[in-house]
Amino acid sequence: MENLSFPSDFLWGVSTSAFQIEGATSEDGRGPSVWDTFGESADVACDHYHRYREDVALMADLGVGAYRMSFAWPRIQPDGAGVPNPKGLAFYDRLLDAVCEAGISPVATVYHWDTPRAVEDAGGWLVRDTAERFAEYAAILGAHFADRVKMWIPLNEPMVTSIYGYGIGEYAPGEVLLLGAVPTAHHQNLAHGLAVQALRAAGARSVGTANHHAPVWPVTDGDADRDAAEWLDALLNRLFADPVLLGGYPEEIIEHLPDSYVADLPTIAQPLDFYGVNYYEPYAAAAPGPGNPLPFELRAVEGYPRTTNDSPIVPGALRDLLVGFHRRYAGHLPPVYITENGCSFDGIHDIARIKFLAAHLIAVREAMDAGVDVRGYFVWSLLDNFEWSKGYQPRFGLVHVDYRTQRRTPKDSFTWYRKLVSR
Ligand SMILES: O=C(O)[C@H](O)[C@@H](O)[C@H](O)[C@H](O)CO
Repeated sequence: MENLSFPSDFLWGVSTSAFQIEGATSEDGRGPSVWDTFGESADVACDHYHRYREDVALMADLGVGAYRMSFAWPRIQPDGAGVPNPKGLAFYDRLLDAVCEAGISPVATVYHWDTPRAVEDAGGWLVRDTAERFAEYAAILGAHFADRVKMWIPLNEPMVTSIYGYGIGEYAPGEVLLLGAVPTAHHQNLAHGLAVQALRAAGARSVGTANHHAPVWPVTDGDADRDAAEWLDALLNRLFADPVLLGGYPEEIIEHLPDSYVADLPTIAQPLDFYGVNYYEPYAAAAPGPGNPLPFELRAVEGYPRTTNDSPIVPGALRDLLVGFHRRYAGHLPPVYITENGCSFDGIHDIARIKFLAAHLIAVREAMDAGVDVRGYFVWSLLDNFEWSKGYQPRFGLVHVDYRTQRRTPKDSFTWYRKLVSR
């Protein structure tokens, strides 16, 4: 690492999300979300709602230049519509003021999966109206916080919401629609475009994305497996990047989309100030077996060391992903930020996490040497937190959280990252 250098204006940050750390799920007028009633409870989580000053002090000690957080839609609009909840706005006033006072730039995600229950009951991302309601919500945030937020991200990883939430039911709302989930991708893409317009109208200084991307490898070089991998790549990556960056949908997907969607493409393809990439691991695909309704079969990536969350550790795939984007979206790709990268490992003396982060930063540097304009990197996550359907077992934090006492303990990776960002 010693000889690894990044530009002096490279933006170093950490990321979290509201539902995974805040707790206080029924305090100060917050309404229920789809995740409040799905899987393990996050009613307390890291109790960040009450301990945010302590967490901001940890970030100040870490020396990062930016903090990526998310607003909780049900805290701002308990039913997902109408006038904002003043106590919800007041919490984020307190949080963002503390972050700014610490000399850290807020990077704000408008939506990180905590859809208000009422919006989901009205159809959620399966219906177009949710995109309109989302734009209203984004306008409220822009009007109230554009003076303090440095960079805005309308939606966190729409791919995960579509595939894990509506496609295979592993995440809230738990629908198993397989390819029937494709409309949720379009409505989120539309929500992205409408929110970019609303945020700019409210004076937002910089707007981008935080899309989950991963190379997709065929399990063999055979044509059938390669076709399957192309299909999965279309679903995971191009379904979300192409309309935003190129203004069109991947050919594999178009036959699954009603013609009316085409009219929305100009709204979706809003010019962006940055393109945020969340990277964790590559995927693998094989030709579908008999009876499989999908044009691919998801396979585990074998032959690599793994995290405690059973993710294969493949730093080179991040370099290849970024260089691939640089080629595919040449002339359309704004500056890139790694808005999330991290891993789950146990213990305070987390050497494995230091090695993971160092190897992925080397991959980012290699991509930059290959011409990719990467301007910043955000570790997932500042704190151990609620890892969705896996609950509290996976630990992704630079800071250990004792969920019984809420004691925060910086790990060795915290000390390592502090040294790196101070250079
Ligand atoms: O990328 C995601 O899935 C989300 O943005 C985070 O909320 C996760 O907690 C993190 O990635 C670890 O899996």
